[in-house]
Amino acid sequence: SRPKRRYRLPPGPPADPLIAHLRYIPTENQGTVFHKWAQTHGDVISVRALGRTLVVLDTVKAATDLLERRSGNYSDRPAFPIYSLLEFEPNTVTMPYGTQFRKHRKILHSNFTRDACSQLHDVQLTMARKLATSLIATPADYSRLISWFTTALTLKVSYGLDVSEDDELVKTAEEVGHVINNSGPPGGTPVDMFPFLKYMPSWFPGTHYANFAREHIPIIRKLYDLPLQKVQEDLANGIAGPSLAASELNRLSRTGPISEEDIRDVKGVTMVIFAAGAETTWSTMLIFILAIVTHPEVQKTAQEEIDRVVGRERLPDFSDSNSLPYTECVVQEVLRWFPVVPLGVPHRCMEDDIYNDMFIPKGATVIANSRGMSLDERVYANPKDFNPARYLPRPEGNGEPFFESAFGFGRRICPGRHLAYNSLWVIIATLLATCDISKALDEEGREINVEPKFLYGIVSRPKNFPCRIQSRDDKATTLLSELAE
Ligand code: HEM
Repeated sequence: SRPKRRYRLPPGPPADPLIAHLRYIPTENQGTVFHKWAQTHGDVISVRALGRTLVVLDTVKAATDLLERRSGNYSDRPAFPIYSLLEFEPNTVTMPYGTQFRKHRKILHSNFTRDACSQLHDVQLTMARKLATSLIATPADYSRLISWFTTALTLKVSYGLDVSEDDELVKTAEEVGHVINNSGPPGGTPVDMFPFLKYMPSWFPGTHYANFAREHIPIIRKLYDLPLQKVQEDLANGIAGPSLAASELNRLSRTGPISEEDIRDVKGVTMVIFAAGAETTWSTMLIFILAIVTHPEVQKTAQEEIDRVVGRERLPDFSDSNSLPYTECVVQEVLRWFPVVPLGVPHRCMEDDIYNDMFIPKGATVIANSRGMSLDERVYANPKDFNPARYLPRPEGNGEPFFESAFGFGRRICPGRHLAYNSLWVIIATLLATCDISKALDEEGREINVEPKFLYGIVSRPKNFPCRIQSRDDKATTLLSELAE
């Protein structure tokens, strides 16, 4: 007999007879709501609407059991109607499991192993120091300046381009970022990603979103085509700098003429490095600033560590990364305190499956609830607190595990995680060594309190908040200006 008859779907909140869970599914902060449901119903829950099943995995164990141990069955993706409308293809993130997916992953994997990423240390270090200098000069622009770092880094890595803050390509890239993520129309939110989650999905043909998508196809196209054309020209003229695009094109040309399809895939991979890598890293950095503004004692502890280990005669670099355990914990706690991809990217179950006597049907959308995992009280004491020391061994800390779930699971795990981690580490260590980050002051010199608020999307981020960024002291200013010379 079919397993369906003998086993039930994972438990979930009570459903309406006709519309199942449609009206209970939240449009904001879904990760936290799903986590609450999981606390009542179990680590694996399901909700149904419009004939679709959504399975939410709320613990690292459940996600590892299914998305890793059974990765052959859980590495597909559901359809992403908004991205199809935007003609945002080929796109590694949303691509179904299969031959083209493996081709993309292979390119990404070989370019972003831990070893390969160490080749990029110097670029990241130089950019982090430039960022610190710019932040001290114009702190009110902190969000835009950090965004420049992440955009410029991805353009450098993909195409070998050195772009200034007002480069046309940076603007194009940032506009694409807005289109594919949270701004403007109600696209890019998890609600649209799981179109069955709402009565009138905003992608519904004929509505606002279809028009919006059509208008923005050209800008997406531009970011696919323009920078790669430049790399091809530079290669032809023998002046191309090192980059993923250049090395792929070189590799492909060794075996004969390069096919249209190969070009499309190189465009897809380089574009996705920006699309998946820039906003995620930017948002995580904003979380860092927010955490420090609201937890001055963490800045103090980290600065003491850096002063003790690195001293004040030079700035930290990657050779210090193993000697700064508290600073590492700060980076790790930023990733956990507010996971910027709170629901991960949905996976899709390819064949009917049974897990712990629960039935998971073919075609179900399967979500690793990163937000839920970050709040798991069985793993993290007082999970809402920002407390980097939690990871330190006892008795100094709680010996809690690093939060690796921020980067997803199985064959779909984030291929940019080492690159992202290095960016976060070097920016955080550099800012802690050179800046004092604190609450902004009002006209009367009183500190402006910050209540963390968030914009929820596939990639979530803090809403703008005021803050103050100053040079730590003359020593820091001197060290930064010496490097700039
Ligand atoms: C702090 C920064 C970042 C976070 C939190 C993050 C998080 C994630 C998550 C949760 C996923 C989904 C994994 C899954 O499906 O289980 C993902 C996928 C992906 N990430 Fe990242 N990421 C970050 C930075 C980057 C960077 C810098 C790159 C650039 C190389 C990148 C490239 C990708 C790609 C291409 C995928 C799709 C993989 C696939 O579908 O097979 N990410 N990331």
